[in-house]
Amino acid sequence: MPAISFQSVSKTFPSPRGPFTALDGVSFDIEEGEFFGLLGPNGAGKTTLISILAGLARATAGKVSVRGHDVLADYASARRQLGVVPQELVFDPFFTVREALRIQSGYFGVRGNDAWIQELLDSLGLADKANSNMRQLSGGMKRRVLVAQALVHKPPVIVLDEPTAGVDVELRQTLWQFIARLNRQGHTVLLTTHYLEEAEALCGRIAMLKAGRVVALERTSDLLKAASSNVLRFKIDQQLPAEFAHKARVTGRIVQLPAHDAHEIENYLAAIRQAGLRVEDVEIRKADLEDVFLDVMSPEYQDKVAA
Ligand SMILES: Nc1ncnc2c1ncn2[C@@H]1O[C@H](COP(=O)(O)OP(=O)(O)OP(=O)(O)O)[C@@H](O)[C@H]1O
Repeated sequence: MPAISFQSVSKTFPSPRGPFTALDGVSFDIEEGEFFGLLGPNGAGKTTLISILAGLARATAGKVSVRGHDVLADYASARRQLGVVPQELVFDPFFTVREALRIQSGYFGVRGNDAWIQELLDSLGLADKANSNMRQLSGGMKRRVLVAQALVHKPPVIVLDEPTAGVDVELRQTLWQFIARLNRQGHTVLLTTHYLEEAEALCGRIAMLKAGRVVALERTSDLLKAASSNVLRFKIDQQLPAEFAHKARVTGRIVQLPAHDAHEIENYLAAIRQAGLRVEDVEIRKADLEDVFLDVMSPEYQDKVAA
């Protein structure tokens, strides 16, 4: 039985210009014990899909289940299987961190949970904030509490919606070490993030959403293998030759061009020389998940797949 199953999930929102389709027939399963990444640009539908999974929104069509429990028909059982870390910082300002975790335990009907609460506080670097009021915490600390709250009932399936947005390097490392440990112990993890190097490092399998549809669904290693294998990177002060400007990923002065082989790299360099352009800091590196993501999201990609 899959940990999470999405079957033909669609979601339409009413809008002044007529119905807007946020999810359009999304189907895939996440197996027990997987570390799964859900990626996509802003507005692709990731949070909508997670809200439906968590029972916070209702799909217009389709079926979602968590370890065999339908999220609508069998809501309470499905919800108990899940620990959801929301994207937005929502918290109750009147309680201390420890109180908030005890209340959350009570909500899930878990009694005598103090040992696990202490382990959560220790593992997430919150031990010295246990008696602080939630109001007094910085944004990053509040995020740690949200993670702890999601995990109080030791849910077999952990859902993290952009847990590292605006979070410092130290917390990211603490958080990932802890989540990776839970995953090794058998917890299933579903992660959405815009930090593609995190997804590449952590996720065994990845689904990419674009405008409410799944446009890629593969093992992370296969996604990387299928990508153009190299990237030529250099700095330049002038305009790129038009024949390959559209292929380039440009960040300020830094230009990155996808290249399948040495021949393609030679062609780029020859064209640059011919145009009389001066480049600096030339290097060749292996394609990473960000390159794959940009390729999959490009308008040409669907034509390539269709061809
Ligand atoms: N309650 C709503 N009413 C109308 N439109 C909505 C509503 N919630 C989401 N949408 C629209 O649905 C689309 C998908 O939004 P969603 O928040 O799921 O995207 P996302 O992939 O999570 O994006 P981000 O990376 O920015 O978090 C967006 O175009 C959004 O504007």
